[in-house]
Amino acid sequence: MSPYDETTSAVSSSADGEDRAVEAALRPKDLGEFIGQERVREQLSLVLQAARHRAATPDHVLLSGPPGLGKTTLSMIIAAEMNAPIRITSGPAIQHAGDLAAILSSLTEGEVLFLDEIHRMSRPAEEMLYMAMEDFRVDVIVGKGPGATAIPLELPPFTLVGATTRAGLLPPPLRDRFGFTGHMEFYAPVELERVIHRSARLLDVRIDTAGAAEIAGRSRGTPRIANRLLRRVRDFAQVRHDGEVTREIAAAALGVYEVDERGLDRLDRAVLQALLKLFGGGPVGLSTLAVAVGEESETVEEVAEPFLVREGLLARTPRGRIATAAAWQHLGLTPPPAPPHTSLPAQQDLFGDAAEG
Ligand SMILES: Nc1ncnc2c1ncn2[C@@H]1O[C@H](COP(=O)(O)OP(=O)(O)OP(=O)(O)O)[C@@H](O)[C@H]1O
Repeated sequence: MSPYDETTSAVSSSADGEDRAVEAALRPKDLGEFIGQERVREQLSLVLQAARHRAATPDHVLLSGPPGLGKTTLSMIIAAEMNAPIRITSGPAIQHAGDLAAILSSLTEGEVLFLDEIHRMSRPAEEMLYMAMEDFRVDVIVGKGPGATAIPLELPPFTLVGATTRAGLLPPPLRDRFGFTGHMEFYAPVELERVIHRSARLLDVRIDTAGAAEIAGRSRGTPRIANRLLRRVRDFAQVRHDGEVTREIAAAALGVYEVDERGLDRLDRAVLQALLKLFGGGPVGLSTLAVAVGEESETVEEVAEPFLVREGLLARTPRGRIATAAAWQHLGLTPPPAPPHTSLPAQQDLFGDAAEG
């Protein structure tokens, strides 16, 4: 078992039990309240307005992007804007085509079906979904072997909202059946400040501009993390101070939770430290690096690395992981002098011909 428990990290972008309860209270209810993602918001708004204008059910929508950026929230907004009910399920929950048939056959006209992690659905269910999306029909197979018969079942028009963190993993026939795909981007710090001010208002927390900016800067471009950090800072402000959140209080609180000013947590820093101090900045193989920090390779690869790569602190190369100049700077360490074969004159020699030619 890995000693790193993602759910105890304040910057984990997956939702824990407490998150889910508070998230429900903090979710924007309509497109006007939804902060950022201007392009997706405008495109989606057109799709929904047009459908309302035609009194029709909107096209199926695919939302792609990393966890915690608002895909579930947007699916609920789609239902609210269409004044339609919503059914929520996820790919891993649909292991058999029959599971999907049961859900589809109980949908009402215009209902929104939100299918989270759609890339993790089983193959037979996926194939049933093709027909349901295109023709609003499924074939329910009754019996087994040569005696099996397919009973066609008409479905009412519905809108499928699929969410995926990996749009590239969706088979093209599935991807092509969505009328609109929205790519969710990480949020800019100013947008996260707005998310934090809005959540603080709803949670009845007093926070000043600098306090919100401090939290936003450590939130990894992700509203879910911003909301979670706000709650940890609120605890600290209430227990140790008078409840108001300022820059100093936010910084002190997040120091307690080991979230640094760039949003790195304990594991991120351990990986960087090992890379710099034990391996001189790399290159080093993933498994060696993982052993050095006492973690599973998957934890390092899936939990720490995506953010470190995005921040330009670590690079994955065919020879192994290497630290960038920004990593040395972030940890306040001095890189060792470059070995002779990478020194400038050698590189000039190497590229001399091409440059002249
Ligand atoms: N644009 C936004 N404005 C305000 N709050 C937001 C916004 N996007 C997300 N949030 C908040 O962030 C939290 C996480 O959002 P949500 O659950 O929709 O993310 P998600 O992309 O579906 O994540 P996952 O894929 O992990 O389920 C919610 O509490 C929601 O209120």
